[in-house]
Amino acid sequence: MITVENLSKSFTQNNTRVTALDDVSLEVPDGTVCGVVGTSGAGKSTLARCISLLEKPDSGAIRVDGTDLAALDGSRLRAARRQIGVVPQGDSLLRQRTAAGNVALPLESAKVPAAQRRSRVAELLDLVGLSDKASVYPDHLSGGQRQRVAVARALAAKPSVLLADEPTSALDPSTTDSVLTVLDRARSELGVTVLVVTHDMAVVRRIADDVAVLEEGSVVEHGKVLDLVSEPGSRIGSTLLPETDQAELVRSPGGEHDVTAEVVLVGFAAVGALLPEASNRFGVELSILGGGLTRLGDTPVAKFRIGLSGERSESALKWMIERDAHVRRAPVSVDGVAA
Ligand SMILES: Nc1ncnc2c1ncn2[C@@H]1O[C@H](COP(=O)(O)OP(=O)(O)OP(=O)(O)O)[C@@H](O)[C@H]1O
Repeated sequence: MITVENLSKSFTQNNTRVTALDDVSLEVPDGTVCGVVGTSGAGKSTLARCISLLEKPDSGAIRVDGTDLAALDGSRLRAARRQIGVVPQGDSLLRQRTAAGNVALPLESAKVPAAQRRSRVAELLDLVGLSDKASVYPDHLSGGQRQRVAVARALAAKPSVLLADEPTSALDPSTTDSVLTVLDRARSELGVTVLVVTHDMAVVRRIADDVAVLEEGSVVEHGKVLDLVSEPGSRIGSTLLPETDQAELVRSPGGEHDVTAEVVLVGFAAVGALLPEASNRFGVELSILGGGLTRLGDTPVAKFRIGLSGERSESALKWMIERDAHVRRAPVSVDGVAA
């Protein structure tokens, strides 16, 4: 578990004080993935660097599995550092070492005996799907393969926490997927707690349980991804959902539907069955006017703009709401009054 409490950090640059983090608090539960998103300069990397002890915060506490890292020094600090695996931003492999040689580095520093080292490196390369690239040098690996080696290296000392700073920033979508699969395996197979700094919503959609949004050094939104997409006021929630055309949500006079609404459906049961069942049960005609499907982790999530026609349209919509369909905007009744 990573716990960040009231963390602040500022820098002085050309006699100007820049507040990179301003009273940031955040919790990442054991064995979960938290995505930290935000625009450039929001403080994401500073947060990751503080947690990985590369940067000293001005104030606040960082606890990993309950231990306050800021209060440690000497051998206890070195031991705590081993609990934190880091995948740095950019290309971080040593060019003169093979993939296996790079993964072995932290094990050499920790003076792990050679035989044990070899089997651990083989295990890690297998985890990241690169067993056949053990003796290949970074220049002969693709960008995605290099990042997977960097993840294997970060996991070498069996850390409980993994920090990845923009792990997919220079990669195309298909390569991105292979790196995300590896981060997801670190969580699901090794139980590692993962904090991933990213500007890429695909990363959040694909692997994050939780998401925190940083803006000018402060956390402006934080929560479970599946909860945030259901919250009408959540900006990050709507960014993660498929687009619908808001302009046509309100029923136009003489329009062809009795009720139009925007619905968010979460989970297999809701996405697969709710709309046709509502239509059948209430004898209403239901049309999909816009929107689409996405996946958040393994969970299908849909956002549709729907039009309902028939006497019992309002009842059908109410029935869907009772079954956890999240209606984003109140339907407008025939006389234009919000229902
Ligand atoms: N070592 C430093 N010296 C001076 N200012 C710094 C330093 N590191 C970060 N900053 C400043 O702190 C603020 C936050 O930077 P940070 O790199 O954490 O943001 P970020 O969200 O990671 O941005 P990006 O997505 O562009 O990497 C910025 O204004 C940045 O210029």
